[in-house]
Amino acid sequence: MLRRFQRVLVVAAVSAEREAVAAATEGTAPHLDVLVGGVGPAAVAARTTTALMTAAHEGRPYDLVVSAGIGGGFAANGVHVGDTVIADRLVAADLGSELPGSEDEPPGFASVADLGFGTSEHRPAAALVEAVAGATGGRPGTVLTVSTTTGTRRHADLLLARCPTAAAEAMEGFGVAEAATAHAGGVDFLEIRTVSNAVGPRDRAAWRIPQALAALTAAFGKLVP
Ligand SMILES: O=C(O)c1cccc(C(=O)CC[C@H]2O[C@@H](n3cnc4c(=O)[nH]cnc43)[C@H](O)[C@@H]2O)c1
Repeated sequence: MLRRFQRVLVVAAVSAEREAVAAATEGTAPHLDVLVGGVGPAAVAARTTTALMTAAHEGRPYDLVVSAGIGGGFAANGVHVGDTVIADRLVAADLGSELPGSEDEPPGFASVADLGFGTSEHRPAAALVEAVAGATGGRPGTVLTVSTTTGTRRHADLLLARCPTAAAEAMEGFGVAEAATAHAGGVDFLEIRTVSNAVGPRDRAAWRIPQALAALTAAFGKLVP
């Protein structure tokens, strides 16, 4: 399915995720490179920008960038461990300003877009999302990018109040999309997340990382010949 792109850059946060993608693509998809971009939107935006610019300078530009890895799923919206989510919106969920609540009300939130300082979400090409969801069996949905992994029920509820359609949470997608859209008039981008844990009270022992990494390999196996 990704063959229609000349060169594809997949950006994972950590090497275990890179290896999970490479297990499906190495040897079968020579037009696809997998980069370890680091954890969090800033690290990944910097490394994605460097990779895009280097490739362009070498005359071998990328025409699709994919943020890929594991993530947390919002069970309240029916997303569970082992599921695959293809982002149809990539939202910077904690980039903005908290607003004071009251005794009865939780704090509010103004995004950078609300504040007039730029954008707080990116939308990949709808036809591409649909095609990738169809090929992988993943569900399209909103993926939040956060700088701090959610660790309490209260914060999960705050995020859902801020973004009721949230399907998954991770730490890089928005950074990758910022780099892709800023590069040379814009490069197509996607985010693919396989769910390792529920978003909510932190319970690292309950993270099913091998299952999520296997789902990542399976998803890319369906995208490359
Ligand atoms: O410990 C390991 O073996 C291991 C293997 C692969 C990945 C990891 C990570 O910890 C990856 C961090 C990465 O995961 C994303 N992530 C996963 N769950 C969540 C979440 O609930 N909320 C936010 N982000 C999550 C995130 O994108 C991190 O970059 C460890």
